[in-house]
Amino acid sequence: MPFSVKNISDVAYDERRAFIFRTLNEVFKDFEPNKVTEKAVNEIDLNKYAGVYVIGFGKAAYEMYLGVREHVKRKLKYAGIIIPSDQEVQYLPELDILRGTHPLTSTLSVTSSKKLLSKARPSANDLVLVLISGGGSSLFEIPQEGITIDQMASISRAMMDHSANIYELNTIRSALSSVKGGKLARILYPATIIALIISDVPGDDISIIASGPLAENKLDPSAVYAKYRDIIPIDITKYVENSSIEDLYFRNVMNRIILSNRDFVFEIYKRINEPIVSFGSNIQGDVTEVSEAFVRSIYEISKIKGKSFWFVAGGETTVNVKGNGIGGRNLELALRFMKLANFSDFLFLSIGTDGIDGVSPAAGGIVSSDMKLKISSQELEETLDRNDAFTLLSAYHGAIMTGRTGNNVSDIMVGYVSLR
Ligand SMILES: O=C(O)[C@H](O)CO
Repeated sequence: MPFSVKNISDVAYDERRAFIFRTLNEVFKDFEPNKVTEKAVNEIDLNKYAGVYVIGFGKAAYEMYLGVREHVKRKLKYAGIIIPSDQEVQYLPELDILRGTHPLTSTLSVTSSKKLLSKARPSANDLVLVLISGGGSSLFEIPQEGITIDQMASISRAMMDHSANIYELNTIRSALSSVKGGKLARILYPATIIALIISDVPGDDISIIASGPLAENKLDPSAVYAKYRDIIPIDITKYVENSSIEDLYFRNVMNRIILSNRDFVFEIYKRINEPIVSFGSNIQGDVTEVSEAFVRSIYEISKIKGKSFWFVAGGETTVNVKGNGIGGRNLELALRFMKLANFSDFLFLSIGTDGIDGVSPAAGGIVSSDMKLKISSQELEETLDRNDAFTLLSAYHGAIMTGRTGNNVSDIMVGYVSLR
């Protein structure tokens, strides 16, 4: 499932746009999850273990499994992954391909998680390879006793719609879960556990990626709860108490991040062989504030540089959804950037590396100065009020359609600006 833009002739209608899509293609190719996972697993000496279990969950779990398949073959006792219900993959005889739902968890995710754990029963001499990628929070879930999966889903929905960031959201998810925030380590104890992780979280915190199945959350759930009390309809105190895990269970656990947003940002930075500025991988915050910050900083930098330049960034924004249009944070960021940008010549692209942006069928959006001339400010404002960026951008060569990419390191933004 490699990265490819299905409507490339629609969105890449001039040389600068074509160049940026060519660059993205190359970077996605270099960082295909099967390649990075294969490299990491080849460093693990399996002779030390009686047998190997592979379990995985997340949007990149299938591709990650392809990377370990050859290396673990001769020692494999069980392999099972949980992936999104609509992800198309090929049948592999030895692999249990289980399904879950994303971004909201459901009984399907619970049934699959129980099945996965009923098969993964390692002994002390075994190795469990855990393939973790974003999406894992909702795909792999068994709530603590007393909480229903529907309650978990509706709390997540409410927090997302109130612009909770991923640290806040996953702190609450961990507290309510019986498999997150390190609790999986207790379940798999005393086997050796090596987690290979593709991070889609700004700051790459292993207790936040997929809600940290093998790492204890260090944030204070009570503080997050206090902030969102009005929209969390249950008292989480007793679940927080059940969430603390003894150090003993982490003794044989190694969490290793093998790919993250910063790899993508750095690689794009290196490949654009023209003046370029990197804003790093830590872009976070409400999409309105982030678009303002981008435009303001770019304006300041261009005053210093005095010439055209590219810029690249990564991270994850949030949208305070009020309308019921078709949109996503990347499409909306692109549109808001276009609204504010008064540069004589600009291009701006923002995509989710998993290929899915919010409730839209697009991966994200691309906007440019020529496009801005064709769209009235009234149309733009009304679209933003409805959170309907996909509808507008798809009418103006601005919706990037890739389908699922099989990768997931959160969002990437790339742009070009000239003041002259
Ligand atoms: O699954 C999740 O929690 C998010 O994708 C962050 O990893």
